[in-house]
Amino acid sequence: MSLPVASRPIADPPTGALPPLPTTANKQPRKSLSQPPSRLKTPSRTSILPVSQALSSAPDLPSSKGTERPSGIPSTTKTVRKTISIGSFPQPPTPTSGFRPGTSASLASTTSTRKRTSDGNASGILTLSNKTKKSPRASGGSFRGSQTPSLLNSAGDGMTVSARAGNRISDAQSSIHSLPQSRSSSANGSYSTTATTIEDGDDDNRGRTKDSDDMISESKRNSKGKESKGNVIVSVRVRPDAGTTNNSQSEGEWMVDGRRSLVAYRGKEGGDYHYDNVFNTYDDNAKVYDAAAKRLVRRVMEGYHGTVFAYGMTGTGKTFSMQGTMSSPGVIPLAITDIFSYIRETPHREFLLRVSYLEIYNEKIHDLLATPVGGGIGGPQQEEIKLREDSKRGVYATPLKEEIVQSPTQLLRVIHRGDTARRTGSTQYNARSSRSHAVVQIVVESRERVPGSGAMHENGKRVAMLPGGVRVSTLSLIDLAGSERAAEDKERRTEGAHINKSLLTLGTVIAKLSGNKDKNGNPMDKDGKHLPYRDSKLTRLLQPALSGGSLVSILCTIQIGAGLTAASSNNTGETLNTLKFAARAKNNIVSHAKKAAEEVGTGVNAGLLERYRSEIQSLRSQLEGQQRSAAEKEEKQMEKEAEQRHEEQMLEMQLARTALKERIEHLNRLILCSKSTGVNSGTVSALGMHSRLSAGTDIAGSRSVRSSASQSTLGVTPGLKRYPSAASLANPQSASTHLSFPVIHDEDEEAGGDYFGDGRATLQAQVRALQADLQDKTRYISTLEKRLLQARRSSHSRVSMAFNKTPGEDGEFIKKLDEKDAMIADLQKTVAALRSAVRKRDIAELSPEMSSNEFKQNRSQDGHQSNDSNTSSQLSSLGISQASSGPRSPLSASPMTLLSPQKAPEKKRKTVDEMSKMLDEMIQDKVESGQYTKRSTSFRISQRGPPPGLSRSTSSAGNVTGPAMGTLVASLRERDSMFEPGNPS
Ligand SMILES: Nc1ncnc2c1ncn2[C@@H]1O[C@H](COP(=O)(O)OP(=O)(O)OP(=O)(O)O)[C@@H](O)[C@H]1O
Repeated sequence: MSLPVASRPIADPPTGALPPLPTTANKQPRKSLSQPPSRLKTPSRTSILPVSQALSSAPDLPSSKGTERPSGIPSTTKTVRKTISIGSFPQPPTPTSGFRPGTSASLASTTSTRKRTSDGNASGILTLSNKTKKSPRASGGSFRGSQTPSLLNSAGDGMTVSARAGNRISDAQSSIHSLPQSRSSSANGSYSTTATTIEDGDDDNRGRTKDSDDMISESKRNSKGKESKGNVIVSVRVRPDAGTTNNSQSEGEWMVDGRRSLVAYRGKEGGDYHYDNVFNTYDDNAKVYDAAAKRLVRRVMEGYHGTVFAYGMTGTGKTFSMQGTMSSPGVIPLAITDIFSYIRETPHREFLLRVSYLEIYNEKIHDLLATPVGGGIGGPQQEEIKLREDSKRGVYATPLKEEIVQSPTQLLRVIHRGDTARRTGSTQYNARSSRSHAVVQIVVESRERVPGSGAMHENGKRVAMLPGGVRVSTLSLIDLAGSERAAEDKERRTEGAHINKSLLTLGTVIAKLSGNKDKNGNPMDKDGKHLPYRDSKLTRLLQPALSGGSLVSILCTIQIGAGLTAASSNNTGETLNTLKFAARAKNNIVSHAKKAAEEVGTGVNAGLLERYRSEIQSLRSQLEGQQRSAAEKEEKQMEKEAEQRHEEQMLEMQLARTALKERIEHLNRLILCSKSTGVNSGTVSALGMHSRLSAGTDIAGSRSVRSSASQSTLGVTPGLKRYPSAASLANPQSASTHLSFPVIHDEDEEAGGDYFGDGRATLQAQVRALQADLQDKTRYISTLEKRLLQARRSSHSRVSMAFNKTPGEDGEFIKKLDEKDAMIADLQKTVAALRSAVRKRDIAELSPEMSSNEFKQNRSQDGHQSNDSNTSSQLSSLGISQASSGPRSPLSASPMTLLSPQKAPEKKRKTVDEMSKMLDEMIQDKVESGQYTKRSTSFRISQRGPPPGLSRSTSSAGNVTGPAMGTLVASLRERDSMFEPGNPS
């Protein structure tokens, strides 16, 4: 069977929080107190007139002129006539009837109302009968005893209430003042108008008809338990019937007296029915809430369990009363507002609210919060909800979704969600009839806040809290489905059958309630039989409330208008049934509600508050522990890192030290090798030879004295003087330079510290000598460069001259051109000579056994070729640097060569190749491009890497090109000099 999908219109959810409620008992206009929850049923009528209007034209109020008819209710016109005054009804026999605690305003209004009443204009009495003279049958049966103190009236609060029947304010008066009432939930701020009617103390007779003898006996039985009976409020609300007219037969049979909480029926089986509250057709939801539920809600907040449920025939206004409308919020939204007001007003306690929402549809329980919106009946299947019983929790549904809420808006949203999921359907009497019993349960957990431990924020300060016990109470707000006649529609019939059965069971249980219990504490009827709570889910669920564990407020809704002409007789029967049900409930339900005990610990009954609190504490300690361990870890990590860093630094330092040591050793080796080469082998040091050879050139004049000193520092023996180069011998200037050696030597010696005891040069002296030598080479190479530039420039001018020449200059130009050509040719020859020299040296290195004669021969051939011009002679003297069999220059051998003699020939060959190539490229650049590209040359050199022998001079000079070339040329010259005829090697 497919169930109808919820068809109630979904109103917009509230967009903002409800307005703050006053925290004191100041009266505020009701408008400002209750923000209408948006999701509630849209009012289908506006028949409830303003109270002021009601006062002035009370007799016409129920007619609700100009208002819409409720849907599903036949429209008839009916004029309500006010025909009798309050005095026409019997007054309570005792003069000590309850008097509601009231404000001066209410008292003032009492006076005025009474005055109006005496004038016959009072609206408090409304009769639909035209038999106004007839005395109500129930008049003699209305007994009013002394006030019964109860939890749901002010006496229960310990307030002194003076009771005097004559001063009892009518409900009409209440309605007059209901508008400016405050929505405050403060106990002391509760106005007389909102108090229940129980304070009159006529509990025994409330809801009892004059002729119901059994109820009288029950009344006697319950007289001993007046107090507990005061914990049950039974109210009857009469639904307005906008379309009623006075042409109905039943019109004259009903009388509703709101002031005396009386409903009288003059027809068959009629009687007077007194209740705690009787709300007239013009009483609005706020008044109903104030009188029937407000105090109970407050008690729930204090720790009592409370149950409010609406009972009545279909279409009589149960949902309207419980949910209300946008403009007239019902019991549920007003209760929610009060709950949060109470929390605001109770700073010394902390609260936790959780809400669940279920429905009993066709005897099955559905979780309305777990149902996806729009899922309806055909939606995803829910887990079956079962009812369980617990000695502490009583009967409860499980598994049920509970949502923790923190604001009225949030709570209203949750309930709205449940409303949309609830089953409704159209019936004969109600276009949107609730097809299920709906139960909203709000669980309130609270605990005292005492400075001492824990933490809360108050005025921005952290205040300690004592972890006291948690009190858990529940507020059940139940909108029952309406009893109804069998419908034609099969589905409606099935639903109706379930509804009626469960309501019947409820009636039966209530009728059998006796307050008796067996030895196990199970409720029993007066005959000692068990109550049939298990006969329906509804009674099972209501068992804790009905068996006295909860404060109870029952709102029974009726419709007495003759507007429902077609079913008026049916209505009367249903209405009477409802009235009887209400009377039984009032008489039979005995509530011994007590404040829930405060539970300490984290058990099931301790509530979430305690569990959350302890969870928070354990989480906090966990967090602290984690933070501590994290800090420790971090500290350890930092220590480890610092240690690592230290180790790395040490390692780096060690490496650096090793590298430095190696470098020093390496340098020492180089220097010592140079020195030892010069000293120990008795051969001429390369550097010394450089100086000597450079002195042999035509630029030797620029040779410095320091250069000579370098020779001395390198340990050049006096024997060197015995082997001057041919050029130096031929050149007196160079010879004189050589003669200066001893002088410098002496100077160095005199300076002290330049020589070791064994006569070897110190490191400093050697470095100085090397630097000086380097400078010499730099100078030499720059001279060469200048010459090349000059040659280039003249070549340029020759070309330009060729373009600009006049016919007469031809001969001269051609001559110059020839000269330049010759120069270029010379340079090219030089290059060729250098190449062949290098090649020869290579051969010599490869064939150590080759005789010096062969070399000499080769040398003489080369020398012959290179003597063609000045330039060539210069270059030949410096370019042939062959040291095949003689001592090798350290510059032409890398340190590695020195360390590994086996690899030396190969490396040397490579070096020479590179040198020749470099030189070739250099000259080629200068000649062909016509520009001296110092940078590009240097780049080329650096790209290819300097020959090992040149590296030191290159880096130490700071100028790559000059020293590199200088060194190169010097090296070549040095080697060349070795093949001079006078050279002993
Ligand atoms: N006191 C009232 N004032 C104005 N309109 C009312 C009042 N009571 C009921 N109505 C209107 O009567 C119609 C039926 O009311 P409601 O749905 O509350 O009845 P019900 O008892 O919940 O019915 P059911 O048992 O079928 O769900 C709605 O349109 C509602 O607005």
